[in-house]
Amino acid sequence: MSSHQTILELDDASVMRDGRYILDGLTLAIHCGEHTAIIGANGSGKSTLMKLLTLQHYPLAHVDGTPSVRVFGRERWDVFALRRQLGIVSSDMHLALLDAHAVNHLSALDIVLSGFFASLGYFEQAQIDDSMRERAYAALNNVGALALAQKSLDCMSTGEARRVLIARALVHEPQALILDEPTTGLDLVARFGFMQIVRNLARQGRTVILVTHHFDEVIPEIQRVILLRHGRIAADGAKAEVLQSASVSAAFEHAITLHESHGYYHAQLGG
Ligand SMILES: Nc1ncnc2c1ncn2[C@@H]1O[C@H](COP(=O)(O)OP(=O)(O)OP(=O)(O)O)[C@@H](O)[C@H]1O
Repeated sequence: MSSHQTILELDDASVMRDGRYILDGLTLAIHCGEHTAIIGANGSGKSTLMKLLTLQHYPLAHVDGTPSVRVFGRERWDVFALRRQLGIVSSDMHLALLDAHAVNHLSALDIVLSGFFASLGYFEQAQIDDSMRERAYAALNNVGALALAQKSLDCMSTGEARRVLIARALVHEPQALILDEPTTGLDLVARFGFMQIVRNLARQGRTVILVTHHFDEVIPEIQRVILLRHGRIAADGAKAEVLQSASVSAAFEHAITLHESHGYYHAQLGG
């Protein structure tokens, strides 16, 4: 796929809930190969933006009928076909798995295999062939989780389970990896380990789109940052230009000082 192909194009896209704009007139394009972080305060619209990409939310229609969202250049998708192009990891997904008594005892291998069916743990064993099993082991190996293959999800630490979810997201070799606040619940060391895995995947050529409110998760491979504020784009551009104390303070409506060190950004409250 050409690096010029777009993953997501928004043209004046708005989402309304309960009579209120939760995304308000967003226009942007994210291209294949363009590792991007989407950052904003709680409630700024980050998850809603990702749900436009995964077609879990639809925008308001334009009066002239032109599309306001295109994913991989297309306005319409079979949702399951689209999910095979996107590897999605979110902490919500992990919580949903733990809550689902039918699947929380499944092995890591089965959780990864369910990625072939864009499902979270649900599939018939008869649908699995040897090549799928091989690819699932390879995906677990790629995130350093091969040893967990037979361990059940309800016996894993949060950090282990999050690695298994990355392997599940990768099993069908998606174009892009969508990480929606993926490190929630991870301790400092597990968070660092997780982000190292994401760095490796970005270097292997998987486009990473990361939603976060932690500046120190903006790995050096990320080139572009989009700041959201109240459902609008507060800043969008090259990381070094956007990650400035003034722009993040405006986006978070609080004085924040950002420091850059060895390619990572660290935030401190106060001017
Ligand atoms: N289904 C819904 N119905 C009504 N309001 C919603 C719905 N989904 C989201 N919202 C509201 O839209 C706004 C944006 O929510 P969203 O979850 O996209 O923000 P976020 O930036 O991801 O926040 P967080 O960092 O807390 O996860 C919030 O004010 C939220 O309350």
